[in-house]
Amino acid sequence: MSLEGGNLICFNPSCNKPQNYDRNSLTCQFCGFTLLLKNRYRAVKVLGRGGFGQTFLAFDLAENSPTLCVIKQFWQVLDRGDAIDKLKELAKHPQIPAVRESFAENGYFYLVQKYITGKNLAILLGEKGQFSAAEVWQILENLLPVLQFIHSHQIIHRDIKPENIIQRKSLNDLFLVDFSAAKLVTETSFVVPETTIGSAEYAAPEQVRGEAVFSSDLYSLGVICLNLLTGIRPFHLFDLANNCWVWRNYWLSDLTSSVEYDLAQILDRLIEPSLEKRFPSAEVALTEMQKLRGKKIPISVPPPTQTWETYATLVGDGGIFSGINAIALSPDDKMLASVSDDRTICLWDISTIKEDYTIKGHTGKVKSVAFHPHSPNILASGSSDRQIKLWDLQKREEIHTIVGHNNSVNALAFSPDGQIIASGSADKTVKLWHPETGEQITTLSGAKLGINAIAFSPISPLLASASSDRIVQIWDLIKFELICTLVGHTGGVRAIVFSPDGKLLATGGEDRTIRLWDTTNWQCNSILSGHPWLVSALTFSPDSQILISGSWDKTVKLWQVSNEKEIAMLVGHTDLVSCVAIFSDGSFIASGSQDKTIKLYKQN
Ligand SMILES: Nc1ncnc2c1ncn2[C@@H]1O[C@H](COP(=O)(O)OP(=O)(O)OP(=O)(O)O)[C@@H](O)[C@H]1O
Repeated sequence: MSLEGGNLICFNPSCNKPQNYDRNSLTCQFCGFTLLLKNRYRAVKVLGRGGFGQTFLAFDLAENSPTLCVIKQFWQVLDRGDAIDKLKELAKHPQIPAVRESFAENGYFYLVQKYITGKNLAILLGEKGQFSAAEVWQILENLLPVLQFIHSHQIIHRDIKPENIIQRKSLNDLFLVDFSAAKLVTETSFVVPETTIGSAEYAAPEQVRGEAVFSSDLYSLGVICLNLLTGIRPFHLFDLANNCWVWRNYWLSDLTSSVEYDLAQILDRLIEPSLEKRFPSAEVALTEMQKLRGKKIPISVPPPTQTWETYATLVGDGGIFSGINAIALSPDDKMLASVSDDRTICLWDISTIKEDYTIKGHTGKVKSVAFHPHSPNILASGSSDRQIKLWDLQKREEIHTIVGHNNSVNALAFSPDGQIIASGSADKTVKLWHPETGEQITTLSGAKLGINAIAFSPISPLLASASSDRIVQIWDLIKFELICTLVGHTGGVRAIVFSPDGKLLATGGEDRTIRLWDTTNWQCNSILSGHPWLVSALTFSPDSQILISGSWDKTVKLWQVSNEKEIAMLVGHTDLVSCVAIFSDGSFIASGSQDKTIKLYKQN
């Protein structure tokens, strides 16, 4: 969906003609109510309307490239900061959408959440028809732990229905949305008034009486499963006259397969109208499922928010006279090299956290630096003097100078085997060289503007280059030809890195976003937004689970790759962050800044 393609929706719940065709208008053509919230949100679709208010699909224009989000508008202005804090706490779970912000405007209360791209279970049922027993078992395995998590936070969801469960990529990747009807058990209401009790078809008998308990959510989940297995609405699966479920009459199964037999047993205990006979908790239901199948059910837990603190700030004895442009760690983590506009390369001894020595030789700003992956004594540097220099750090002398670029050498990288050195330049080309001889292997041309960053794949003969023309190019290093062009960034691309397992490529840039690309099909899997300013640097943790980003907003952020959630922010720099690096055991993160310092952070 694009902002250009659709109409704008009026935020006034009483507006009779909410569709607006003038996409530049700030107010509704019919009722005059605002079409722009907080100067950044434009609604493009109504996703739902319930007892508490409306839910909109919206674009957030504050990001340079508008990103989709979900905005819930509550009829009344809520003064429940503690409820929002609780929602934020829940949203740390990988299967619950992140809460971006909440605010009051024009007499309504708004909650902005991350938009989960996928299809809800009601849509999936309509599209594909009845689910198999194995698929429903998978859904239970995936969702019961989420219920266990929210219940452990003393919250009852109270509106578990197919529309509120979104499948992202597979039935192993489900999200639970819409906590508007949720209730904190110790209090009378959570977000909306107590009278809101969720959807009658899926609600447990005690919930209908206004006495919801934790296992009321289990009941609703069980009823969803009946609906998915039979394709029939829950009302028709219950015999009111005899007060019992008759779902088995509609299930086209003779219980021959063991999974069907086991599933039926579990479902019967989930949808039990009597509280005494129903599973008392998600944990008990999961234990029973594990017993029946004889296998442990993996449970996803929220990534713990990490706290990193500044361990050391590296400031040169003789002083670094300009901001840091790039840093590199030696393969043994013993040395850190930094380069700056003052034309020098500084070598820092990590054991003493002191500047060891400075190398001079470039006649321009030093823009890029890389260690040989297997020889800690060989370093390459690239400069605005258009030269690449290779240095022998043991002898502290230059090995040779490589010339060939017509403009600044902005990026340097060694291939994983150390046999090739690649350079990316403001002259719009990437060049490959033999490090030992300095001979040029080839030139990869195609970018329309200067190259800002390059990265070798750790597992395949591929090189990725990022340029100011907003595109990323993937090069085959056997045939030296372009394999594909990744389009999506709406500003110049400044940073690029492959995950150490080679499965992902991360790119970041002037549009303030980070994109994660699947290296098997080169599709953009996710967009991470959170930096309010240009993303200048990226690196992955050694286990590929965490992405580290540096930004002109002066911060470094850590992102959990599996659920795209920000898990830490490292602060302290007083000017823009230009580069980041992580030690090979993941113990320290380093960042270089235009504030002329390098910071080392250690996890608490
Ligand atoms: N974060 C989200 N990402 C993607 N889709 C969402 C998200 N939140 C809600 N939705 C979709 O929008 C639909 C409507 O949202 P929601 O259920 O919150 O509003 P409603 O229908 O107005 O409320 P209620 O169901 O409580 O009456 C949901 O059923 C779900 O499919």
